[in-house]
Amino acid sequence: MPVTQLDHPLVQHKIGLLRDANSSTKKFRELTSELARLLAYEACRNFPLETVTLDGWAGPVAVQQIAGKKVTLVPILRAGIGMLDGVLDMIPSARVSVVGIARDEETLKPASYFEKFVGDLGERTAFILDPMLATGGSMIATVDMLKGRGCTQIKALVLVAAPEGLEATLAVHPDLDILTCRIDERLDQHGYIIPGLGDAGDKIFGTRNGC
Ligand SMILES: O=P(O)(O)OC[C@H]1O[C@H](OP(=O)(O)OP(=O)(O)O)[C@H](O)[C@@H]1O
Ligand SMILES: O=c1cc[nH]c(=O)[nH]1
Ligand SMILES: [Mg+2]
Repeated sequence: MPVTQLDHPLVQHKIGLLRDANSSTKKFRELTSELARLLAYEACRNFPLETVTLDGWAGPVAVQQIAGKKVTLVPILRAGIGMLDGVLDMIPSARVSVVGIARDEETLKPASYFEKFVGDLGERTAFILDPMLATGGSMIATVDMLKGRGCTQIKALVLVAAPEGLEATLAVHPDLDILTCRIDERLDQHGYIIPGLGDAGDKIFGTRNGC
């Protein structure tokens, strides 16, 4: 299964702090952003390098640079926006496409309400950003949209994933590379991840039940 859980102690420490129900909105946003940076670091691990020569302080110096790897970031509104700045800190040249998907809290099915794709998606690697992968419906819908527009290299960067959602997502998109800070235990009867983070969109946007 192409799922990578980031076992680094810093990541596990920070995801633990994120579970504190008494965390302020400010703290939740800061931790989300820090974890997004660490996910971006791991997501670039297999990018090819090339050697180029620069003018160094002591004359020409051969250095390693990432070889022509172009990235499109795709935050899923709303909660994915909380990860955008952190990933852009690491990959400032990335393009940004946006999809808006809200999960129907009764049926748990994803409903798409916005999409803005930019550039030639076929020539870039897409990093989908969303803190939560629960049933997998929102992730599957986003990958469907990207593939429908010619994107062939796609990675999902999530903070917490449920085993049920990972299985469902990979059943439809076995080629998707999923990086998660943590694979949690299960979904509850309302489709929320246990132990999870609660409603990530509400925490990042300072709302209650979306309002
Ligand atoms: O895997 P799934 O079962 O599809 O659930 C995960 C989705 O649910 C949350 O978004 P939500 O629909 O609550 O929207 P919001 O970000 O606007 O709060 C979350 O940010 C994911 O996008
Ligand atoms: O646990 C969950 C599931 C879906 N959306 C969230 O924000 N949290
Ligand atoms: Mg929400």
